[in-house]
Amino acid sequence: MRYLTAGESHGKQLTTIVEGIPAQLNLLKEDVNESLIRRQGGYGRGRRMKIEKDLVSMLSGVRHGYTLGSPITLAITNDDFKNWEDIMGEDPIDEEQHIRRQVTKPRPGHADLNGALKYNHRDMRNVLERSSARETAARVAAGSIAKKILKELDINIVGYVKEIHGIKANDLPMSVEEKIRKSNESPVRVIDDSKEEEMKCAIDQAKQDGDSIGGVVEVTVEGVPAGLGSYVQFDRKLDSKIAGAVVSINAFKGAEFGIGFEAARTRGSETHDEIGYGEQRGYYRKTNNLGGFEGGMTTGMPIVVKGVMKPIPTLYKPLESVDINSKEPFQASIERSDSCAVPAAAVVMEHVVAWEVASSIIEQFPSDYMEQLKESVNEYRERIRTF
Ligand SMILES: Cc1cc2nc3c(=O)[nH]c(=O)nc-3n(C[C@H](O)[C@H](O)[C@H](O)COP(=O)(O)O)c2cc1C
Ligand SMILES: C=C(O[C@@H]1CC(C(=O)O)=C[C@@H](OP(=O)(O)O)[C@H]1O)C(=O)O
Repeated sequence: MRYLTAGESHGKQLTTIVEGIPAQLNLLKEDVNESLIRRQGGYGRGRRMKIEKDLVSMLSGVRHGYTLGSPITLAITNDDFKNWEDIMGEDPIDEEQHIRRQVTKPRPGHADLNGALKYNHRDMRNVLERSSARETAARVAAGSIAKKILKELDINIVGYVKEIHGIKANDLPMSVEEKIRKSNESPVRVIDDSKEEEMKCAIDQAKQDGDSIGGVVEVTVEGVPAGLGSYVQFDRKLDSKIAGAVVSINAFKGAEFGIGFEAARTRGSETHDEIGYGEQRGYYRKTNNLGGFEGGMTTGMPIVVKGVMKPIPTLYKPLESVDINSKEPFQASIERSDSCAVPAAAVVMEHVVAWEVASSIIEQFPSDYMEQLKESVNEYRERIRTF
């Protein structure tokens, strides 16, 4: 499975081309839209989300509600484009106008300066348009198809907020279904509602101060069989692919599995998950400290992965930077930005992890059409249960 996204933040549309999805997967635009709507929500977002109404058009690869096995093209219109037509149009504009509108003041923490240096853009709009997290809508669209495949295989996935600016949610024992319901009901996508108000207040305070805050997102995947991914080659380790996908989300700076960095402080006897066997269940682990991975392969326990998101770079409270034309320092004031996008990013992380898990399944099992995939996964599950 692979996909490519295209589109600028204030351009006409976002496009995703997805390839390698089995034929005969039931896929409706409502499935994709449900994910897109979830991503748009979440406390702490700025005015842009009031302008956009993310809805997908399926332009290829789906007929009468089922995938064909051919590339699927998904398009999402940027409703804001109508306000940017003269700035984002493809036709040349006069030089004087062009120079007047150039973005020459890079924001610390965003891609502006590095992108300008690399691609030789004197106008940093050429960088910020594509480096914007608007692109995550296209990734969520692709991930929503991966989630459909997982669902058919009885694999459930959910992303929720664990921490916002140091306010930590408690670990609550809940089924994935409950976590989905709880996080969907919460404006900050937290499953521990005792922390909701405190988190909202922290976001309000940051906004009031013209500042921004980050946090931690957790994704849990239940129902994965043991043995997805592989130890035989470094680039086939599924935990590393997931970590890469998490850190590829805009503003994400790290990923950890299970107890993660805490493993630096625990002994082996407190860290490794003891093995048990039951006739119905097959092999299982008595704990899940390693978050569902050993040797780059799933253990059959839930995958539990966290991602850390830094605070949003665009600030009302300006940071010091340098204008690339005058080389003079400046302190920019801005028009709009999110003050905290951790709740929205929980949905993004859920979808990029879903993509990696579904891809590894498609790679490992015959998957030209859904029935074939289901049969071979179930056969494998039965083999390892009685192994
Ligand atoms: C859902 C989401 C919304 C975001 N919204 C903003 C925003 O409004 N303003 C901003 O400056 N950065 C925002 N970001 C973060 C930037 O896109 C990101 O910091 C930038 O692309 C630089 O990449 P890096 O932080 O990964 O190094 C958002 C990120 C996500 C995931
Ligand atoms: C558009 C989205 O997020 C955007 C991500 C983003 C950034 O710099 O990453 C900046 C903001 O865009 P604008 O400058 O137009 O207000 C966010 O709204 C979205 O999530 O759909």
